[in-house]
Amino acid sequence: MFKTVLEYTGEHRKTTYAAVAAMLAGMIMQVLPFWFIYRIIRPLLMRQTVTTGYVIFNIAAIAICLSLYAVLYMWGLSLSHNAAYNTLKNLRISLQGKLENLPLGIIQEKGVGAVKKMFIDDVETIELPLAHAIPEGIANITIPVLVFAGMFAADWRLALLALASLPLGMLAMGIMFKAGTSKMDDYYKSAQKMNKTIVEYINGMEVVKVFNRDGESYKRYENDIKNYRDFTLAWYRTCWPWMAIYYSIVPCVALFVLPVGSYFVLQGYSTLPDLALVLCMSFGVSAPLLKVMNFFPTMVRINYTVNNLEQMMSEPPVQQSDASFTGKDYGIQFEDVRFAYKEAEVLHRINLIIPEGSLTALVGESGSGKSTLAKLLVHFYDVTGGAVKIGGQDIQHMSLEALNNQISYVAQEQFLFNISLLENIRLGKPDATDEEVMAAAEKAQCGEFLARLEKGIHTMAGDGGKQLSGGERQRISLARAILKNAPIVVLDEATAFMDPENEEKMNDAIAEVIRGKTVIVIAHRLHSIVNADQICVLDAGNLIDAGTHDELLSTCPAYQKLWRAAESSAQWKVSTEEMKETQREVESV
Ligand SMILES: Nc1ncnc2c1ncn2[C@@H]1O[C@H](COP(=O)(O)OP(=O)(O)OP(=O)(O)O)[C@@H](O)[C@H]1O
Repeated sequence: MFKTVLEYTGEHRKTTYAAVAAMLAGMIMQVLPFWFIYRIIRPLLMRQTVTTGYVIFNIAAIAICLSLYAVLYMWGLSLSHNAAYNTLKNLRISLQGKLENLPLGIIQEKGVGAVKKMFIDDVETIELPLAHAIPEGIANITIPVLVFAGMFAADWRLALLALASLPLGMLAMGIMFKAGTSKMDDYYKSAQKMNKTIVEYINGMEVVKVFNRDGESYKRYENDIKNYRDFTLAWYRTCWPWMAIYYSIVPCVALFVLPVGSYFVLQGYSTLPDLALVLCMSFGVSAPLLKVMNFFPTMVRINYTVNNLEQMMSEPPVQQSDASFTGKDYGIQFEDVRFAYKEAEVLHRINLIIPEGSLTALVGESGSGKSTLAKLLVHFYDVTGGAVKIGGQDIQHMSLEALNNQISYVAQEQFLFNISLLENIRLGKPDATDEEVMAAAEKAQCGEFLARLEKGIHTMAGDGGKQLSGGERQRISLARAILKNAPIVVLDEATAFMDPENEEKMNDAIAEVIRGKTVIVIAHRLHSIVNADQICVLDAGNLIDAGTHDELLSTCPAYQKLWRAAESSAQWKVSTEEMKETQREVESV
């Protein structure tokens, strides 16, 4: 575990080593005073003359050692914390890089709460070994080892007595370690579950408020919190008795030295000054040994966390290469594409050619696989079989960055960062000038609602874009796509949140985004795609038909069914409007 943690330090490893050196020097200064105490006691025991000057000299030496200890310890801590927090920074950055390249499914499976826990809490756990356990632990172990070696040189019998309490303490610690590890898994899983539930509960607050808090989600919330309490206490309870035993035994290095050592002196096996020396040194090593012991209870947790982080770091990323985009054009080919989120396949052998500059619509019942097909094109996931190509180049044979540069993807629910709307749009082209951003916003029909906002385009979007309505968020994301001006555009239900009036504006914005591009549109409202160059009908993960609107209307029963449903919903919309109109008339009378 320590090796792995040290690997995380990267360029800051030297600082960690410097911290270890400072702590070691500090520890020597912490133990040395006991040597000077011995120097005062020894002549007294030998009934030799002790001058005041001699005593003052030794007391001064003790004071200097303790002062040096304070300085070196502080210096060591400052170095170790410097290395630790720089390592945490590196770790969080590399986790973020890792996350960006992982298939989306892995993140969704873990849940936002668990991923947040990993980024914040788990990474923070590494601080303890780096800032304390490694530098202080090494110093707190090395010095007692050296002191015990000195004791052996003075009198091996007394040295063995000083060591005698350690195996008992170690045994207690070993048992605690084993027992703690067995409960750790439950504790950790319950912590992850609680995190996940809390995040979900907060995200779903609107539903919680509308329905009542006695509902299923609140019960789950309450349960998970209680479970966390129970598992944590169970883990602690397993550790506490053993912790108490070793905490009481280990510092008592003099436990056997004083009674048995006195007997040895009386029997003439050892001398009184040697007993005094070993006793002084025993008291000297108690503090470092106790400090080292303090780290052990947390080692189980750190070990678990490091394994967890390592597991995340070793998750296979989506397959990509360093190559740039070399496709011959911006046509798209799905070749025998199969895909499963988990075990069950949701797309079966899809073969589809989308010519450059054409508009292709994907239609089908809900759950038929339209969005999944689009997500495979933007490489959120690796295909399970077959290949997705652009201009003949497999998207797995180019970098994610190269692919991203070719595609603007406007999803159903667009996330906006809590930065200004201007900056949110600028994400589409980071080097765009303010004027370019504003022109894109205008083309995306954002002008009217931006004018209503006090700070206009400089308004903050709010957490996740919550400041704006669904339709406004979509227009901001369309502005982003207009600014990006990528040759391929994927629109997933881009008008999902639109009322008829806004839909018209949105269609103008869409027309702006797709002009001259290779376009894939996923639409439930079939009326908006009747002029598409090709309409692909998906059914339960199969591409069952493709053609123009007229062709499909005369030959494809599945499309006819979808069209009939679209027509009746349009009529329903008209009659709702008529009803509202009638109501207005009645009210005015
Ligand atoms: N993250 C996921 N994990 C597991 N299964 C998923 C996931 N996302 C979608 N599915 C499943 O994959 C199938 C295809 O879903 P997809 O979202 O592609 O359908 P869709 O045609 O776009 O539906 P809609 O029109 O309702 O958006 C569905 O059975 C769905 O339950």
